[in-house]
Amino acid sequence: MGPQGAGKGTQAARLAEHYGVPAISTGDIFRANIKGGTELGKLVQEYTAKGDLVPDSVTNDMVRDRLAQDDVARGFILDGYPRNAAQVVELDGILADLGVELDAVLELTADRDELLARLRKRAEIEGREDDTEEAIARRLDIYAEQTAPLTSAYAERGLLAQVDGIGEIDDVTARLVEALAPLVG
Ligand SMILES: Nc1ncnc2c1ncn2[C@@H]1O[C@H](COP(=O)(O)OP(=O)(O)O)[C@@H](O)[C@H]1O
Repeated sequence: MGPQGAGKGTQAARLAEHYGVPAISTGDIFRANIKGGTELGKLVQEYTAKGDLVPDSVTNDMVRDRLAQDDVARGFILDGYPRNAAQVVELDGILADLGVELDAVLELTADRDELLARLRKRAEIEGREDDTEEAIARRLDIYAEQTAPLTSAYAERGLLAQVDGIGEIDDVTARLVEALAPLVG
């Protein structure tokens, strides 16, 4: 977990390589579907472009389907899910049905000025449709209102590790691996 620009996608990919498990990014799956012009892509485009959350029914079904695939048998990293309280409940249900438990929840932290600077840079480089000033502000607000509060529930379950997302990419990865060590065994 972590606000937009904290480095979740970058670090999820690196952790996936480190542990030899897939990184599953809901945002990447939506973007691939939008690019490919699929039915799912057409359905979600109006939400993602504005920085709004895609309706839970759509997102939850997609995650359930993805976690039913064979490559998650040795573990997986979720990036961008869960993002609200209802998705936390849904994820618990999906995992219970699969007979697996969450090992850890990582929260990447960064202050708002740093996030905005990174997102503006990303907008120039990647030209993501949802990296307009309005959509960025909207996503940061939704994160603060709906997603950030979820971390305390995971902290109460003893699953949360908070990691400073500021610094060199390699240094942040090393911090994450260190924070995960006692949790993933
Ligand atoms: N768990 C989710 N629930 C609802 N919508 C989601 C979820 N994950 C991603 N999305 C949609 O995809 C968009 C892009 O997500 P993501 O790639 O994680 O980018 P960012 O972290 O910069 O917002 C979000 O703004 C939202 O519309």
